[in-house]
Amino acid sequence: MTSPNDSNKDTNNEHNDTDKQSSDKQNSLLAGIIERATKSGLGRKKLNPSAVESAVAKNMAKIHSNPTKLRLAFLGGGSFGTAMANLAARNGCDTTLWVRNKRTVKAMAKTQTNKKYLPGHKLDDRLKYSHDLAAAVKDKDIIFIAVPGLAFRETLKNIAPFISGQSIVSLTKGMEKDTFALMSDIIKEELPEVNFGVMSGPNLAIEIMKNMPSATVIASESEPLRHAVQAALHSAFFRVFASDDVKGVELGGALKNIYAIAMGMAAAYEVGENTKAMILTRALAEMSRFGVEAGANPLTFLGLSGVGDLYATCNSELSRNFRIGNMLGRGMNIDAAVKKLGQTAEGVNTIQQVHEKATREGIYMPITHALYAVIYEDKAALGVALHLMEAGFRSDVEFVMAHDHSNAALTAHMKSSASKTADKDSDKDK
Ligand SMILES: NC(=O)C1=CN([C@@H]2O[C@H](COP(=O)(O)OP(=O)(O)OC[C@H]3O[C@@H](n4cnc5c(N)ncnc54)[C@H](OP(=O)(O)O)[C@@H]3O)[C@@H](O)[C@H]2O)C=CC1
Ligand SMILES: O=C(CO)COP(=O)(O)O
Repeated sequence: MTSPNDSNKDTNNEHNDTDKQSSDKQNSLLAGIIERATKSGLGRKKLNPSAVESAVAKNMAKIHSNPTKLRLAFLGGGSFGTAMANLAARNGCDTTLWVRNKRTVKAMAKTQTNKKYLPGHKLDDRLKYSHDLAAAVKDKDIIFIAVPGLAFRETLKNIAPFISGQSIVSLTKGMEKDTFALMSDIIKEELPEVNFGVMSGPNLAIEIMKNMPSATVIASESEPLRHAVQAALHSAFFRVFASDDVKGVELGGALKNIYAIAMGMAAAYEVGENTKAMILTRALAEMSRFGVEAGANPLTFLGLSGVGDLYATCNSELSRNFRIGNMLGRGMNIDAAVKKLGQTAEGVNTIQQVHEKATREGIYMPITHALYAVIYEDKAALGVALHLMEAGFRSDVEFVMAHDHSNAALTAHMKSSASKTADKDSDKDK
């Protein structure tokens, strides 16, 4: 017979097992980094992996000043995967960029440029290219994935047989079709044992290639992984901040694409600065509201991956999502706009996913619903926008004053004034 204490013991044991598994995972990453640092002469003596927690603090400083000991793979040879791989190679990390097209790999290795996605930008000559997925991911410390959201699960399935102790970092800012899964959800489903993180921020790839100072956020529950990513990518032109709110950071990157489309459309209508500011801040309100429902910390949306990325993509023609919105605003339909763009614009799928989820779960997302109505239900943009302006009295920042609180009082007040006016009118008629 089991006593309540026994069941507590079981629960504690389960917790202990989970804690142990997660600390084992972290230790294996750290042990790998430390081992190579030691072998290369960076460390004076071989460290004991089990004493890793204190040792890593010392070694991370060395890896910061010499990150060459990190072995990295970047999967996806589009503009962002290439830009990030280039940063890591320039920092001296042993970096391989995996691209699915064999001819593209050959051309990139020969010309050291990504002619299709980043024409005219010379890549670091230490960057290696591969078409062989197994060779690209085996024996790496960290695998960064920068394929479109719709290809993310397939990519994980393809690398699964070659995963041993590597960590995975998603650079993808999308959502899976129909499942509403974020990339971290897919990682947990497909590779439940791996140590993982997500990276997101205002990171227009072309600006990064031009060495325009930029910053991003690495979010992970694993402190060593956060440090390793900071060490790999940090440079004079690129700062990497850290967070442990994986959901919040990831949702910031995915949701802002919706509003970049809205802002691209607004720009086509030549709206004023007040209007742009209104869309941007109400977008932020929607994002954080949706984030909280998904378990994120609303304050994360005030950071680089929230308001930072929202600002960058909503104000720039370099953003592909902004460009899609702009084409829609100029009268093109969505299929024609996507075809003309010829690159990834995650927002096109994200609008559908978020519209459906918010409708199903009763989350108030008026801009997303309005955009959905214009793009997929063929509603006139101007009418939809004017309708948005009639959406009633709401609180500015609902985490400061709740909507229900303000609305309940207002609705009661308005109902009572309306009925008093109606009574007066009917008295007059008598
Ligand atoms: N570009 C940017 O400024 C930023 C982009 N991101 C995010 O990074 C992710 C990737 O975007 P980005 O690099 O811009 O996209 P691009 O459109 O520039 O490139 C997409 C890349 O993914 C490859 N690809 C497509 N499908 C598959 C597949 N099934 N298997 C393997 N590779 C595939 C494409 O190969 P092929 O050429 O053969 O089709 C191409 O190399 C997106 O989620 C985006 O939101 C994040 C921050 C900034
Ligand atoms: O996410 C981005 C910049 O942070 C890139 O935005 P687009 O995908 O709209 O080009």
